[in-house]
Amino acid sequence: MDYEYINSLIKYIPLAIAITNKDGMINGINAYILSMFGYSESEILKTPILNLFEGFEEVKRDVFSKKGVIKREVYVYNKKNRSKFTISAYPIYSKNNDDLDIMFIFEDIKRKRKLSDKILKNRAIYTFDKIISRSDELLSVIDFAKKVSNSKSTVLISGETGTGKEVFAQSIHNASDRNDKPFIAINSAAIPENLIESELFGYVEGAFTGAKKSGQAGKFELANKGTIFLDEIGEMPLKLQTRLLRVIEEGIVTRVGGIDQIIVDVRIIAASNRDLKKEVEEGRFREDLFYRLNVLPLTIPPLRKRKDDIPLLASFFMEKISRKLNKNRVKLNDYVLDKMIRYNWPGNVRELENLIEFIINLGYLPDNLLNERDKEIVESSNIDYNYSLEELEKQHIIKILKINDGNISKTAKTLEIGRNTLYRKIEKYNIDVLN
Ligand SMILES: Nc1ncnc2c1ncn2[C@@H]1O[C@H](COP(=O)(O)OP(=O)(O)OP(=O)(O)O)[C@@H](O)[C@H]1O
Repeated sequence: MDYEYINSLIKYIPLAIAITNKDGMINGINAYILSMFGYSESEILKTPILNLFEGFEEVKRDVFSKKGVIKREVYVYNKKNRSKFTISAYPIYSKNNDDLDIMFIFEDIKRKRKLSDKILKNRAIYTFDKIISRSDELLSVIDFAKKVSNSKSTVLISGETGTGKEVFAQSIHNASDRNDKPFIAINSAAIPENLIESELFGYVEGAFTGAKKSGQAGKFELANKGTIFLDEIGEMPLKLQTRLLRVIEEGIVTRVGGIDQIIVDVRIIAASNRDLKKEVEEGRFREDLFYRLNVLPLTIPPLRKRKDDIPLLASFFMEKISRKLNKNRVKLNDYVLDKMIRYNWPGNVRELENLIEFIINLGYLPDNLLNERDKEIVESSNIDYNYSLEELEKQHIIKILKINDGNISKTAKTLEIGRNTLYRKIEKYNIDVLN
């Protein structure tokens, strides 16, 4: 293969591409893949693709037998961690011999999902009965939200990332008498600063270079008679906060570059994962806007403060995701649940949902929840032993010894037997304590 030629071909294609020979050695890459995974050219070129993801042989076999493109979901090791990607593998045949090269295209599943989330965002699909919780605190938040659903007053939802702020916003809209009207979401953090204004308020013909000829309606106009969800409101630039305040107070929008005043009837739900009061104190958020928004405040507690919800949500997602992926459910033993309950969940429910998907795919917990040794324990404890009682006892002693780093006193205590009894059993079962 003429890799120089191939590399010049793929160089500017805006997709992450790697080309390997039939042994899985990477001979071709483009700039996109380097920036996606954070590697330099010398770190990746002429190295086995196995360093990026596992299962090359299987992919090769399938590409060979299908003689066409195949797709897989794999975990790719990038410079810092690993995350999930879709790979498409294409066979490349050379003219003079049968040697087969394979072209891999990597797509970031999270990014793809984010984009599709965005499309979905203009439809409210959640309702209160789909919010899973048994925590008193969250149940009373749900109660409060239900009570205020039908009001036109502004709701401000606070809560860390992934706690379900959007889920609440959609549920409120669906429980209101506006539910047959639009639910329009806009995320200030996801839009470049110079576009937020025209996204929110629209623009008229010729308002700026690149503007559409006919002008365009903004989200407020689109949400007329319905609900607008202002996500990550804390990220909104100060200048726009002033404009937003006026629109909220007057119920009138003027498109960028225009003079016509357009009357809108919109219910506003705002959300923030920052402490907006603190933002006000530090001069990053307008105080008057804060009070305008904070009429009906609703705070969602983080997952680590409602630990009872962890097993409940875990089994809910296990059911939902295994069905979606058409894979078997994985039984979460007490050990795993205990780890989950102790974990602090910085990404909250979203992180738990992703974790369950990880477990369904790989059958064990990821590294941020476990160390290597724990991993072995979980893997072996997931196996359904068909052993005698004695064998079970032996396995159990090995497991507890491992957890306690081979410490006899601690192990005996956990097992609720005397140290001498433990020594006897170790000898009987021929257990290597140092292992
Ligand atoms: N109580 C819950 N029951 C069921 N699913 C939930 C619950 N809370 C959150 N989720 C799920 O968690 C994910 C994250 O929720 P959502 O997008 O509403 O969080 P968010 O607080 O708006 O996050 P961000 O601040 O990052 O935008 C979604 O997939 C949602 O379905």
